[in-house]
Amino acid sequence: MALKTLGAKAAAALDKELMSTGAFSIDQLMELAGLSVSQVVYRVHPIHKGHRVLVACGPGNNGGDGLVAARHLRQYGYQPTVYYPRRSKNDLYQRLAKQLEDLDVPFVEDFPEALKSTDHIVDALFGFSFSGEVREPFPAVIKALEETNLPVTSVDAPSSWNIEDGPPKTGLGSSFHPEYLISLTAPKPLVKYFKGRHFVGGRFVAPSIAKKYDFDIPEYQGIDQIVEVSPADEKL
Ligand SMILES: NC(=O)C1=CN([C@@H]2O[C@H](COP(=O)(O)OP(=O)(O)OC[C@H]3O[C@@H](n4cnc5c(N)ncnc54)[C@H](O)[C@@H]3O)[C@@H](O)[C@H]2O)[C@@H](O)CC1
Ligand SMILES: [K+]
Repeated sequence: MALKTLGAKAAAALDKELMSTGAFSIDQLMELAGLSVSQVVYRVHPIHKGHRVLVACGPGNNGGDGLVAARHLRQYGYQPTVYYPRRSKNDLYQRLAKQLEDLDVPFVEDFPEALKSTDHIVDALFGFSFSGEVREPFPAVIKALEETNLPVTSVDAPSSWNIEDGPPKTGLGSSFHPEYLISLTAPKPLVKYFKGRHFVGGRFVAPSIAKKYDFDIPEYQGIDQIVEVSPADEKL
């Protein structure tokens, strides 16, 4: 079975529909997205492999997923650290940051420095609304992600990759290849360039919505919010 993918425009339209006729709120969607991200980290990097997780959060909803994931990881017993240099003034993000502060989750300003004392990285910088060249202050972060030997879990997209065309052919981001990827709701076209372990999260979508947007709902097991996609499914 080939996995169907959703392009950037279709993914944005789906998000809009989920929050209008679908009757979901952004808070709910972000909670579900962040919960699935935390489950991937728990699956690929159980605590005995090292409890320190550095969560890199961008300015949009991808970053919000990272904030939620950090909170869940803290509750699972990990020791998350959050890099969130462009804080949104939006009330939802402010509340997510406050919830982390109340759990004594530290926020750090120097990403390359923070890399020296972590065991795993969550890349929640940019998702399906990323476009163009990486702007400040993020080039140094992408460079550090390219150079690190630590395992990285990317949320919805490896940050700096084009949603349709995958990694940049040359320059910044061209050698960023995270070990793990969680696609939210449905994989984006870039997954055909991804070589690591791939998960899908989004156990809330009604079959009618999946049919309308022409993607498959994977078979979730038990109480899992995530499904690992087998390599056979990756041949797009
Ligand atoms: N369908 C789903 O299951 C859901 C998806 N969500 C997440 O929302 C993401 C999309 O969120 P958004 O539309 O807010 O956008 P993103 O978070 O993908 O990125 C937008 C932000 O990044 C900045 N940006 C874009 N290109 C840049 C560049 N070249 N250099 C520097 N900054 C740049 C923009 O200014 C904006 O602040 C998804 O990928 C997913 O992670 C969830 O939060 C909600 C539910
Ligand atoms: K990302």
